[in-house]
Amino acid sequence: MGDLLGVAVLGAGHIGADHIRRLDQVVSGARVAAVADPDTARAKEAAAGIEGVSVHAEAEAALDAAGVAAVLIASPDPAHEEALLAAYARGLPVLCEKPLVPDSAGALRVLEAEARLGRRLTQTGFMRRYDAEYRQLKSLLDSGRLGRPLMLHCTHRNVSSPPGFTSAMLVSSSVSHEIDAARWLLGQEVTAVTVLRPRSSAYAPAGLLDPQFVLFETSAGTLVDVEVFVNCGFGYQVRCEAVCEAGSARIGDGHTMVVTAEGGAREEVPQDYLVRFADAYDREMQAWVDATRQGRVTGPGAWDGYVASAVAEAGVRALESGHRTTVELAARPELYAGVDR
Ligand SMILES: NC(=O)c1ccc[n+]([C@@H]2O[C@H](COP(=O)([O-])OP(=O)(O)OC[C@H]3O[C@@H](n4cnc5c(N)ncnc54)[C@H](O)[C@@H]3O)[C@@H](O)[C@H]2O)c1
Ligand SMILES: O[C@H]1[C@H](O)[C@@H](O)[C@H](O)[C@@H](O)[C@H]1O
Repeated sequence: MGDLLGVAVLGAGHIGADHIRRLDQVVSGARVAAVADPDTARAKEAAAGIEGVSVHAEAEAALDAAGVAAVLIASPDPAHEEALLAAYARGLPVLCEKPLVPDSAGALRVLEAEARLGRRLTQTGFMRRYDAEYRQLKSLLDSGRLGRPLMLHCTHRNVSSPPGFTSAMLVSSSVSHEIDAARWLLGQEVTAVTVLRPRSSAYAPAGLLDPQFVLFETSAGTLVDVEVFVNCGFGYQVRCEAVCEAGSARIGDGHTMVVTAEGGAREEVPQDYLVRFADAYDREMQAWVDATRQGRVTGPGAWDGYVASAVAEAGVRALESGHRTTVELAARPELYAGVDR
């Protein structure tokens, strides 16, 4: 047990419990050393049967627990900043679920705290970078075989939104994935955002602006459109089509099963991100554990988390104002020069 990376998991909710199972049963080189959740019954349930784990109501108690050498943050978005700063104060490496911090001022405080430490400690949980289909698309775009990308058409649908999900969160939480994926796939920054509001679905909770149509402009003049619809009712669908000068490429239909029965064929649609992106979460976590054990940080970092929050914030302003909104980014600290692709 001594050789394994001892991880404190903060938040044992929907994804936290799945990550605890993943660390315990799927990933090699790590163990769950502590779990914190103010709902201690939930924490105990998620930690049940794991040898040597301690359970806490307070995040900081878990960070200080015996055997903890790294932190996985899976608490609600607004709790991330405090948890990240507490991890940095202890010099602990972190895998933080997206969004790093939902507001850009908070994300910048985190970025500056890490820059003051003078070493990178954070991997941000943009797991699409570890998805086989996304990686295939990136390799194709990087190869130049299709010429320059002109447009990305993206679809992001959830069966239903969790309680408390707001109109702003369609952009700040859900579309944060497309923001990071577009930056990563294209190697370009997002410079402006426009959000259009089709009429809302009668099946969305009252007052929720759902669906939304988000349009990003990039530094090289590529357009990225995203249909985000978090109460579509029928399935979890994430698709991306890159339209380039010499061809197009589409991903997002590779995780389906076609069932033929009773004289017809039926294509099954995953109902949840835990199913659609299961492989990506596994690879993301294994990459984090491997890098952390070697004293390194790889994958999307705090800078990527900050940029996604700044772009999303411009998106929320665009949603509220109805106007095209430009993205303002802070200067990139030296610590993050050329490290995030
Ligand atoms: N990468 C992805 O695809 C993905 C998927 C789902 C969720 N997420 C992110 O993961 C995070 C958790 O989402 P979820 O759906 O599991 O939420 P959830 O509401 O199901 O679970 C959150 C848990 O955190 C606990 N909690 C509240 N405050 C806490 C604190 N200060 N410290 C520790 N625990 C605390 C809650 O009691 C709850 O059990 C969010 O940031 C969300 O955006 C990412
Ligand atoms: O927190 C979740 C998660 O990030 C999912 O990947 C996304 O599809 C949902 O819209 C979001 O609410």
